[in-house]
Amino acid sequence: MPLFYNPNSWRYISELSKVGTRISSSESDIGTTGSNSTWDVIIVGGGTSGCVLAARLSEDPSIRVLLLEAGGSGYNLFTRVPGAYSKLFYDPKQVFQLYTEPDENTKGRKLFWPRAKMLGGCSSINAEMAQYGAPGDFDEWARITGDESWSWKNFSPFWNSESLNATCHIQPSPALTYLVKEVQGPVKACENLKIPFSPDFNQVIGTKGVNRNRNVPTSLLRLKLVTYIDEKLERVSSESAYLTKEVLNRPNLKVAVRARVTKILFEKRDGEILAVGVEFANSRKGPRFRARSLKEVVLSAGAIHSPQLLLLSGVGPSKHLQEQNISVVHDLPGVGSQLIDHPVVDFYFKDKTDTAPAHMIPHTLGDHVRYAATALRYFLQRWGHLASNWGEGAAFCRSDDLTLFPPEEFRELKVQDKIFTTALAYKEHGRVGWKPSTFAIHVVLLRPLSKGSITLKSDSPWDHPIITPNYLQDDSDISKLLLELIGTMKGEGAETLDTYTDQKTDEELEEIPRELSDIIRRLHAAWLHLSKEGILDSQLRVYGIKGLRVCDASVFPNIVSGHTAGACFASRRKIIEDFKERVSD
Ligand SMILES: Cc1cc2nc3c(=O)[nH]c(=O)nc-3n(C[C@H](O)[C@H](O)[C@H](O)COP(=O)(O)OP(=O)(O)OC[C@H]3O[C@@H](n4cnc5c(N)ncnc54)[C@H](O)[C@@H]3O)c2cc1C
Repeated sequence: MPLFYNPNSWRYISELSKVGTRISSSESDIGTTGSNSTWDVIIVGGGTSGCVLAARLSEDPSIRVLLLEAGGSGYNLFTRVPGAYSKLFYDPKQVFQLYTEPDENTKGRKLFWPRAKMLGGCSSINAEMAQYGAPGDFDEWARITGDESWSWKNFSPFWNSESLNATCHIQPSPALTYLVKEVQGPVKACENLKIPFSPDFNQVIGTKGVNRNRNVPTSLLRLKLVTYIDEKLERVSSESAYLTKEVLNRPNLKVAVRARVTKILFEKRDGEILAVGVEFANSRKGPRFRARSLKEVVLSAGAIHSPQLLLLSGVGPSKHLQEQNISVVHDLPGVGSQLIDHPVVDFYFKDKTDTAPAHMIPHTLGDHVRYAATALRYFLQRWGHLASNWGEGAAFCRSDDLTLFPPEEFRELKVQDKIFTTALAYKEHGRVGWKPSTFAIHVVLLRPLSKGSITLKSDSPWDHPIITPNYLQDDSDISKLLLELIGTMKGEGAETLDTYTDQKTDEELEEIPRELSDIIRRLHAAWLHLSKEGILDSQLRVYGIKGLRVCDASVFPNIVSGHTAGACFASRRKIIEDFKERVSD
């Protein structure tokens, strides 16, 4: 069986009339729907979080679950082969082509924000780095929500029992074994060091004390990077892990593909607003369908599309909704605010050893031939650069670490964690590469203070929303990034990098944060705050509306200090018990 073919995809439903009732353009309320259009729970978005929820909720045969996904199966050559994912980013059929608004901190540039449009969501196209975030992140979630169940102590068992499975034919990571006490979950993760070239941070920056801080659990993964790649050296996505044959055979679960939800439907009963279903379609001009939910509608459409859908459905700041001619169902001012992303600064270096795999972004005929040979090697031996996720060297540090940043040299210290990853140098999500061979170091600000927003461009669900990230709006974000860059590239121990790199001058370094060359995304846009400005309670239910939850990366009360897919897997698992209890009431 070719690895890019999903043997279960025939179980997905693409004829939307099988899961919803077709409506005419004039119908305005949900009316009655047939039994094939009525579900206990409707999940909007079959991405990283949506697949976990669908699989776990449908374990209870009394709960009828419908999962509606805007794209198709996430299985193809470029998603399954670990090192091929960047080839997909510019395909509008499989990836939403989103751009940010230009602003002065990005020198007026619009930045490309790819978001997957397929089952598995961004877990089908991301860089496969498996990370947790710091314990302090979750203690802060508990503080913000006032709910102790989100604290690291109470929350971490969901990781241990659900998310990561260290089974792997490559050597299992001692760090992972330490963290994952019970190995049961379907999401496999392996150590994966295939590119001998990746500079080793433990040899280089590690000598300065990076990764020594035990309060950053991600640093326990310091010896080698752990990736969502399985023992067959194929990507692990939430579709491959959760939508298995056994799960898809359940009579109480239906997964519909190319079903884009355009609106949440509401009814008023006894003075309460209830979410009672959704409207969806396959294309802008295609027929519209409705499905009714008896218990809950769950938004898992991701950090951009969940807030967009709430706004389109009339839930959000009333002034903004009225400007877009949308009837206000519930005035909830926080929707679309509090967008946070990790800003990244890339350094590009000439590779003096000429060992970087430059042919992977081919420029010449010779490069294409070498690329073909690399592909052959992957398929025949499961080895070589295509078996790698490209970001193989990673390190975490804190800018309040006095060993790294002596106070006499660095006066304005704030507590912030940072990650450095290295790879082949590329720009614009892999669209641009260099000749001769190069490599890159990416410096990521893990606890940015700048906040942006998601707003509507129009009342059409087919238009992209307006994304305003406000990168580096908070001055301290710039100074923290600068501190990190200078500390990394100029500090003691960095001379080892010299064997690979052309060193930068101080002046060159100081210009870099303002040149923000690329931005990676693990966003959240809403927040789970219990105060009046918040949107969700600590069980992720939308305030003021019955039967509506949001479960995806948009609900994080603050961004985690590391890549975000792991927190999505674990928090969806955490919420499921409360969910099952209420739904089967
Ligand atoms: C380029 C890139 C690299 C990344 N690298 C890493 C990494 O190495 N490690 C890591 O842990 N994290 C990484 N991340 C982040 C991580 O993958 C995401 O934070 C996480 O997967 C988000 O999960 P989610 O459930 O919130 O949304 P998603 O996984 O994006 O799922 C949303 C789903 O909803 C669907 N959808 C949207 N709108 C609708 C609608 N109206 N109707 C029906 N369906 C809809 C989408 O098609 C999609 O399937 C990366 C992200 C990107 C983009």
